[in-house]
Order: sequence, then structure tokens, then C-alpha cells
Amino acid sequence: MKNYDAIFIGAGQSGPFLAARMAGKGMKVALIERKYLGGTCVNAGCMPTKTLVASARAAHVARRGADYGVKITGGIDVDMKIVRKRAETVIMDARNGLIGWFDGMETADIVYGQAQFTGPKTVSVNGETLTAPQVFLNVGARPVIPDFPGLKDIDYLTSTSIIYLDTLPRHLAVIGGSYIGLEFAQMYRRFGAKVTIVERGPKLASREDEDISDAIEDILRAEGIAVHTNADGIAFAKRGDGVDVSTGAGRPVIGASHVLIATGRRPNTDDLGLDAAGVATDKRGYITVDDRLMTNVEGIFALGDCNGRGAFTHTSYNDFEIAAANLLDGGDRRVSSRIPAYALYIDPPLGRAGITEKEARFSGKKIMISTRPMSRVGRANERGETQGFMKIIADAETKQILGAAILGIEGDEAIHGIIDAMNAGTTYPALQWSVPIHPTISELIPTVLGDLKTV
Ligand SMILES: Cc1cc2nc3c(=O)[nH]c(=O)nc-3n(C[C@H](O)[C@H](O)[C@H](O)COP(=O)(O)OP(=O)(O)OC[C@H]3O[C@@H](n4cnc5c(N)ncnc54)[C@H](O)[C@@H]3O)c2cc1C
Ligand SMILES: NC(=O)c1ccc[n+]([C@@H]2O[C@H](COP(=O)([O-])OP(=O)(O)OC[C@H]3O[C@@H](n4cnc5c(N)ncnc54)[C@H](O)[C@@H]3O)[C@@H](O)[C@H]2O)c1
Repeated sequence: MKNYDAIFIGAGQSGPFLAARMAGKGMKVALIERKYLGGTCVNAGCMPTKTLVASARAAHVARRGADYGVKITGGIDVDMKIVRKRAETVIMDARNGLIGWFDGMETADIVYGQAQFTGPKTVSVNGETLTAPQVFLNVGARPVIPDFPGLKDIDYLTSTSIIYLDTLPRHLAVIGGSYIGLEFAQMYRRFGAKVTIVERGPKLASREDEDISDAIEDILRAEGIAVHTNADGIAFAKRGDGVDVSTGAGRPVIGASHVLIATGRRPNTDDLGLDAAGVATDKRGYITVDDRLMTNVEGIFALGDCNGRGAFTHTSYNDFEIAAANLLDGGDRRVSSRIPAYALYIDPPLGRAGITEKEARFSGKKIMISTRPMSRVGRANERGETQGFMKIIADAETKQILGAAILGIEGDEAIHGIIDAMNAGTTYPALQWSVPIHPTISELIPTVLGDLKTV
């Protein structure tokens, strides 16, 4: 049995940073990873996908060159081998950076293998047992593959395998119209494929307000992407070298060459031996944690996607910050004080902070709302990209900003003005007095705040 001060299972966007902090204090730590350091974000998530999105945008801008007076003679060709290589380079640089970083830590052992609990404080890996008074779980999640009729008879892609595709599909059918599905759908359309999105629900990006979902659909349709919502009988059948995708009784059948399944993710908690440790999960398999990220077992913590309190790299990293503050720095940080924020990386992107309009209306608070189309934002006009709109929701009584959405060029960056104000507790009348830089998208935030109306 090998003794450590702390064991980390899974090298996602949380555990490795806490392990490094502890190793920096001379504590003996083991970081167990069954595949690659960096987990999903580095190897199969944010980093490769945003690299691919950048290639897709380059193709899109090149095709629109003439709108700006830039003439490209000849067609626009996308070399999928180079596209894939860029993503692989970004992955390998980040992964190797982490490997090099940990190599330099004297009291940190990296163990490659599948970890499983054998007791509350004992973990087995590669036939060896490790023990520590503290265990941190950062095991992440993996794609959900629904039991669609005919799916097992076809080759299908997931968000992980599609990163390694180096040929252009003739027709990509994307099943699931949320973050993963929408980012890949637009990207592959821009690479030159025909693309159809098939979504079970009535709207794309259904967590958002309907006006946002509708604007997203408009953006995608304008690029020639077909969208089928309310698809309630999805089934697959092989046909020649392609796949027939049924979207329900009496509804269209799509003749696809490739199928991407993007119907959500599930936590990697089913093969972790949680029962042996007595660690509780909810009915979807997410590990139950308290406000300081400890499970029901003293000394065992769950960080990142596997605790169901966030599903993003920044929420996982913030879990590290909370654990480090509480366990190493004498702080008292809690997950419940985190203000939700994220972006959807279609182009133009959607930047989001706080709650949606529908959540605000449901809360029973007296609210104020203001919207502005991007066509009335100078910077968007100058850049020739006027799709989308901005929306801000505030509490009419406390004057706090409750939420915001910026669907438009640079929306993922401009939203940070709102995120920062919300985190600092700045009221909207105070934020109205900021003097933003001209010409930017952000400069319209005080104007939108000035137009807030009680609803
Ligand atoms: C296609 C895609 C795009 C995304 N884009 C974004 C984005 O733009 N922005 C954003 O914020 N988020 C994005 N995400 C989500 C983001 O990747 C995750 O939220 C983030 O990686 C946090 O994950 P994590 O820290 O919980 O664990 P992960 O990064 O998932 O890492 C978990 C690690 O644990 C390992 N592991 C699991 N079980 C065991 C075991 N029993 N023993 C040993 N090791 C184990 C796994 O191999 C994995 O390496 C995206 C996700 C996907 C799939
Ligand atoms: N930009 C980002 O930050 C980003 C990008 C990609 C992924 N992610 C993370 O990855 C997670 C997973 O993303 P996702 O898009 O796969 O999942 P999701 O849970 O957001 O959406 C899944 C979609 O598939 C649909 N769906 C589910 N079952 C279906 C079925 N049987 N048939 C048809 N449609 C079905 C749902 O209605 C939903 O629209 C997200 O929670 C997100 O946190 C983040």
C-alpha cells in the first residue's frame, strides 16, 4: 500500500491545479489519469473545438471577402487535413505543457490507469493500492449515446471522434441542437458540408430564452443549415455508403453521409467503485456535494462536471479555486455564490451571464428588460456583422443586474463587462456611468441599461 497526503482521480480542469498547489507545499500527491492529462477541455473539448471554429470562421470570412472589397480569384478550398492538424497541434501543446509541468514537481506522482475505490480512503490502480486521508474526484463526463433504433448498425461520430475527421462529409446529420451540436453544425457547414440538425425539443439551445433560440436558428438557416425540431422518432438505417436518418412518423428522412450524436453528456461515475467508498450520487449519476464540494464522505471531494454543479471548464477551474481557498488558504468559498456565465461558440457567439428572462419572470421579482439589435451597434456595422441582439435583465427594486445575453460579434468578450459588474455587485445605475471605449460592442452596455423598462 502506497501512502499519500492526497489522491486525485481524473486530470481534468480542477484536480491537477489543486494537486500542484499541494505539491508546492511539499505534500505527497498522486494524480491518477486513465487517458490524457488535461481531460476533456484540452483533448476533446474546448481547445480543439475552438481551434476548428477558428478554421471555419477563416473559410467564412474568405467567402465573404467581396463584401469588404477583397476579391479572391478562384474558389475557397478547405484542406481538412490541415484543419485537423491545427487542432491536434493545439491539443498536443497543451497536453505536453501539463506533462512537463508535473514532471517538475518532486512530490507529485502521475499514475496512468483506471482508478477505483476499494474503501473510503483506498484506491486501486494498475493492481496497486494507494491510500490518503483526502481524495479528490475530477473524473468528468462522456457523451450520452441514446438507444436510437438502428444506431448500433451504423458508424456514428461523437464530439470526441469528429475531431479526428480529416475528410469533408457530403452531408452531416447532427443529432442534438445544443452547445456541441450547434458548434459542429456551423463549423462543418463552413467547411463545405451539407448539414442538417435534428433536435427532439421544440427549440434549438432550449435552455435559452425563445428569442435567443429563434435568432440562433435564423443565423444557422441563413448559412444553409437545415433544422428539424420536434423530432420524436429518430431512427437510423444504413443505405449504400450513407445513412437514412428518420425524424419521426410522416416527417422527412435525411440522406446523410455522416452522423454526429450530440445529445448530452453523462458523468464518469459508474466505473469508479463509489459504492466501496460509500459516496452518494443523484439518480443521474452526479456525485452529491455540499456547498464546499465535499461529498457525503468526510475527506472525499468531487470537482468539475462530475458533481453536476457546472459543466464548463471555468466552473471546474472555479471548483479548484474554492477547494484551494477553503483547504489551503483558510478561506470560506462556496459554490452557491458562483454567478453562472458561459458562451456558445457559434459565430457570432452567444455570451451569457446570470439568469435568463424566463427564469427572471418565473422568480416573481419585479424585473426590467432592455434589448438592442446588433444592427444598431456601430462596431457591428463597421465590421459588417450585424446578426443577433443584446438583452439585459435587472431587478427593478434592488437595481442589481440579474442576467444578460449578447448574441453578436464579440459577444463572448463583451459579456464580461456584465459578468464583472454582477460579481462586484455593481448596480445598473452605477454601471451606466462607466465610460467605455469607442468603437466597441461593450460601449453599448450603458445605452442598453439606460433603456431598461419595467415589464
Ligand atoms: C466538444 C466539447 C466542447 C466544449 N467546449 C467548451 C467550451 O468552449 N467552454 C467550456 O467552458 N467548456 C466546454 N466544454 C466542457 C468542458 O470540456 C468541461 O466542462 C471541462 O473539461 C471540465 O471537465 P472536468 O474538469 O470535470 O473533467 P474532464 O476534463 O472531463 O476530465 C476528467 C478526466 O478524468 C479521467 N477519468 C475519468 N474516470 C477516471 C478513472 N476512474 N480513473 C482515472 N481517470 C479517470 C478522464 O480520462 C479525464 O481525463 C466542452 C466539452 C465538449 C465535449
Ligand atoms: N461553448 C461551451 O461552453 C460548450 C461547448 C460544447 C459543450 N459544452 C458542454 O458540454 C455539455 C454537453 O453539451 P451537449 O450539447 O451535448 O448537451 P446538452 O445537454 O446541452 O444538449 C443536448 C441536446 O440534445 C437534445 N437531445 C437529447 N436527447 C435527445 C434525443 N434522444 N434525440 C434528439 N435530441 C436529443 C436535447 O434536447 C438538447 O438540445 C454541455 O452541458 C456544456 O456544458 C460547452
